[in-house]
Amino acid sequence: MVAPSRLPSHEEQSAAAAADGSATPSQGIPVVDLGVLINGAADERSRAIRDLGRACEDWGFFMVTNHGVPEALREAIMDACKELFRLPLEEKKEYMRAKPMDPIRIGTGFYSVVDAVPCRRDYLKMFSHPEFHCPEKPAKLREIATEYATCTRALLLELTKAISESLGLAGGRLSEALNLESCFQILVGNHYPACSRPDEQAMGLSAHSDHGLLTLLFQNGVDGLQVKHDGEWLLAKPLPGSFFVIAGDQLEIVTNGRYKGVLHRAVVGGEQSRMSFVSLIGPCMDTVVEPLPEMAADGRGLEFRGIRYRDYMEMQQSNSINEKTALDIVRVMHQAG
Ligand SMILES: O=C(O)CCC(=O)C(=O)O
Ligand SMILES: [Fe+2]
Repeated sequence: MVAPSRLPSHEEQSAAAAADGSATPSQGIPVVDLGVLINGAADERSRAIRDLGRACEDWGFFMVTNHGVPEALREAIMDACKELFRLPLEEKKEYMRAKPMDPIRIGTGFYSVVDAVPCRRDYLKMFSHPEFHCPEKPAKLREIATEYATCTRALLLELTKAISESLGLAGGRLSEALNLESCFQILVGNHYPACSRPDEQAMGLSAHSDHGLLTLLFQNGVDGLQVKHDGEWLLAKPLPGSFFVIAGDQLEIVTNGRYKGVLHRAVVGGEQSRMSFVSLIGPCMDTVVEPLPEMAADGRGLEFRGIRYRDYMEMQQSNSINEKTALDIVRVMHQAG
């Protein structure tokens, strides 16, 4: 996908300038080739697992290529989502009253009831696993979303297996600890309206980390996702056809802080409207997530206490969005000395 030309915001310009120093076209963002992880020769595969581990440890963010999700399916889900946003308000009203833990929710901002700063985002959120939920209209949405959810869930579970191996654990270890056979999955469509006279304060979505384990994201060819890396905001530009993968809070908890949920945000300010589509997996909602004992074996002690994923998600989704403060609720404060 080629990004259409448009007016960048000042923030995007400075982020792009900050990124200029790096050598690769993807500003140094790590790239994970799923084809190698699944079918690579042993030595190639172990190198890819090592690189994946480094990507999780140093960035909490990477791109995945050769992922097997057809481009036509990505276009179809984006189109269906666009159609939903265009429906008359009357058709969406029922879902606009929904609360954070309701399975279908349409809204603006993060959670407009509590938003401290306005965010210029419209969203559709639908829980897709273990139970699949979907608005009735547009009619084509159900079939497309079912296929998209299945396909991206398989991809995210495959990545989780490789991430487990990158920690020196068995491929199934994370899945077993988090009961991923009944993993939670949510699909989110985001729309950021065009804005030709950018207000310096306006954010599409303020800085946050995601509540789940892993988030898969692609966009409509318009950039706007920024990730914080080494203390700098960096505008993420995808390789054509790739997905972004964002490490979430549950990965940070279960790895005892070795892999971190990455801080990210969406900026607005261009003449093109932007859309992104998210597929996120988390532990089984009833699982109490806590650091794996193997991850605290170095005598470092536990960085987090256990929390039921459902309670964590509800707390994170019901409060105003504020960087990584949600994670502080479960952080263990070690005594100095
Ligand atoms: O639209 C984007 O690029 C970011 C969306 C996001 O962070 C989210 O939905 O959690
Ligand atoms: Fe996010």
